[in-house]
Formats: sequence, structure tokens, C-alpha cells
Amino acid sequence: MAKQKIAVVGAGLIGLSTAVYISESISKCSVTVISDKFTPNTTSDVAAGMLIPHTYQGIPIHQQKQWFRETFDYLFEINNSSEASDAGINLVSGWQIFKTIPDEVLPFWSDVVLGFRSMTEEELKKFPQHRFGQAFTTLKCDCPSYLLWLEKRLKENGCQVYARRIEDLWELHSKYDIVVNCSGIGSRELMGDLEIHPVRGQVLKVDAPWVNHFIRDGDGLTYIYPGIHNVTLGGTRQKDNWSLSPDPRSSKDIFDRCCALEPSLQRAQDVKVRVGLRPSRLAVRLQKEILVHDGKKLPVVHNYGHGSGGFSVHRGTAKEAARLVGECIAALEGSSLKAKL
Ligand SMILES: Cc1cc2nc3c(=O)[nH]c(=O)nc-3n(C[C@H](O)[C@H](O)[C@H](O)COP(=O)(O)OP(=O)(O)OC[C@H]3O[C@@H](n4cnc5c(N)ncnc54)[C@H](O)[C@@H]3O)c2cc1C
Ligand SMILES: O=C(O)CCC(=O)C(=O)O
Repeated sequence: MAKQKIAVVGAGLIGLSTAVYISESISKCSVTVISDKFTPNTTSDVAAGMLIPHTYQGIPIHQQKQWFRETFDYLFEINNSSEASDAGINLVSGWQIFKTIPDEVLPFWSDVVLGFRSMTEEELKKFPQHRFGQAFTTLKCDCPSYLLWLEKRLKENGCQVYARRIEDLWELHSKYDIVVNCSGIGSRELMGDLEIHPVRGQVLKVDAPWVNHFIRDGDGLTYIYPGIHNVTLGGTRQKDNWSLSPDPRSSKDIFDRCCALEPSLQRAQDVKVRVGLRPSRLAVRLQKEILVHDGKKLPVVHNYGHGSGGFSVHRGTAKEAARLVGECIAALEGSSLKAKL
């Protein structure tokens, strides 16, 4: 049987990790990644890259937990190998703090991260405005390093990578047997999917190597995330705002909020402002669709709409997308066998 030709649209975290998973788990295919932007110019490059799940309202919790666990286990293994610094993966311990006791004292992911516990009274003294906190250890990606590492894996696996903007997935019909759509917020235009919308995020990347503990305010708006090359200070969550221009007032506000939690950041150097549009949706779209034109068919697997949580679940959703691609291959092989009989 000839190898099935698979095109993955999008070279952000989701496209690259899905292409890597397909190329490593399905032998009877060739994989090509096609994208109009690559690292360092994707939303995925802007992210803090912390493994702290965000809840998708439209997906059962057990499914989200499984995606998170698969992602955590995968990155933990890389972190525990000689690849860790090339892939940009570090372990980071810290605190999530709350001004009032949260409804969810034990979040669904508490037994996936390491050493989850409530903060002690002594620890809480660092944060006089906060009454409750959770201490744990999780993983963090240095996003541009991780994307480059995934690109390297793809090339080692013999995959092709092309720069091109796709206006309509049907353009790919003549050259490819199956298309995997990982175009993030681009799916709003590409698929006409009005359920996906941008949630604008502005962050500061600063040099402050003495900051080793993460701090996250439970409202999700203010965070300090130390990584391998810099510390990410956040943030903003501005629904339906498409602006990629940095807003100086937001930068000052972010800096002041973070310094209120960690005063030593006043001495941070080399402050860079980054803006990204989270591809937000009630549920990640992980689904097969058959496009039909003039009686011809093109199977598509969608994997987009990861919102604020792409890094936290990407390996799990890549695995599920690869499973759907496997189903498409089985169906194509079945129909070509029938045609021969
Ligand atoms: C400020 C900020 C902080 C974040 N922090 C975290 C965090 O700490 N932890 C976490 O889990 N998540 C975080 N996220 C969320 C995370 O960044 C996203 O969920 C993730 O990056 C989405 O990846 P993606 O590949 O779907 O999208 P993208 O990175 O946007 O990639 C989409 C790709 O598709 C391509 N594309 C789109 N349309 C077309 C087209 N028509 N033709 C060809 N190519 C196309 C683009 O060029 C791009 O390569 C954060 C996001 C932001 C903005
Ligand atoms: O929410 C967090 O703590 C991680 C950062 C993030 O996911 C975001 O800003 O979207």
C-alpha cells in the first residue's frame, strides 16, 4: 500500500507537536507541515509555557485530565534526559495564591503535578493580601526553544516544512490525502469558525535570574514564571481584542502587579514586551470532517482552539489527533481495496 500523504497546516505548538506525534506513531505516511508563520513569530512563542491547565467548559474533566497527564509525563521524561536544555524544559516550584478561599481547593490536576499541598501559614506571610495558597512543582517550556526542538525532531523524522498561507483547505486536495488543521486563531477565517475568538495576552519577559519560585494569583491575571532564559510576567486577558501592538499602560500595570507580589523584581533588567492572541473556544475542536467538492473527498482532522492551555495539554491532543488520522488512513485503505475488488 502506498504511503498516505499528510499535510499539517500550522507551525505553532499544536501543528508541530501533532506532526511529530503522527510521524513517530504512524509508519505508513509522509508528513508535511505548511504554515504562513514559524517560530519566533507565532502565538506559541509568546506564551509563558507553564503546565497549569485551564478548564475547557465544553470537554469532560476526565478527558482534560488525561490530556494534561499525557503532556506532563512526556515533558517530565524530556526534562529527565540530556535533551532538557535543548528542548527548553525546566521543573519549577512555587505558589498559587488566593485572596479568598477558592471553590476548588483541590483542582482536578492536583495529583498530576508534583507535591501538591496547601501552603503553610509561614509561607503565606510573604503575601499579606492573600489568605490561602497551594504549593506545587510543575514544568515550564521555554517556548521558542521547545518549538525549535520540535522542528528539529520533524526534520530528523524526514518530514517536509513549507512556508505558505492557505486560503482554503481544498487547495491541498491535489497533493495530499489527509489534512490536519492546526491553524489556531487562523481557523476563524480558514474554516469560518465563529466559535473561536481571540483573548489578547500581553506579557513582559525580563532578566531576573534570582527569581526561582513561580507565583500565580488565583485569578489568573497576575503571574511570575521563571524559565531557563528569562522570567515571564503577566498578564492581560482581553476578549475579542485583535491588537498585537504592545500597550505601555498595560506593561506598567503588569510590572506594578508583579512587583507587589515579588518586590525584588524592581531590579529586573532587559524588559521585553510580547503580545499574543489566545485561540479560545469553549472546547478544543478535535474532530474529523470530510470535505467534498465535485464528488471528490478530502478527509480533515481538526486540532485547534486550545485557548490559554495549549502548552498544558498539547501532547494529549496531538495523540488524539494522530488517532483520528489513523482512522482516516484505515478508511482510505478500505475504500481503495474495495475499488480493486
Ligand atoms: C500571553 C500568553 C501566555 C500563555 N501562557 C500559556 C501557558 O503558560 N501555558 C499554556 O498551557 N498555554 C499558554 N498560552 C496559550 C498557548 O500559547 C496557546 O494555547 C498555544 O500557543 C496555541 O497554539 P497553536 O499552535 O494552536 O497556535 P499558534 O501558535 O497561533 O499557531 C498557529 C499556526 O497556524 C498558522 N496559520 C494560521 N492560519 C494559517 C493559514 N491560513 N495558512 C497557513 N498557516 C496558518 C500560523 O502561522 C501558526 O504557525 C499562552 C498564550 C498567551 C497569548
Ligand atoms: O494561566 C497561567 O497561569 C499560565 C499563563 C497562561 O496560560 C495564559 O496567560 O494564558
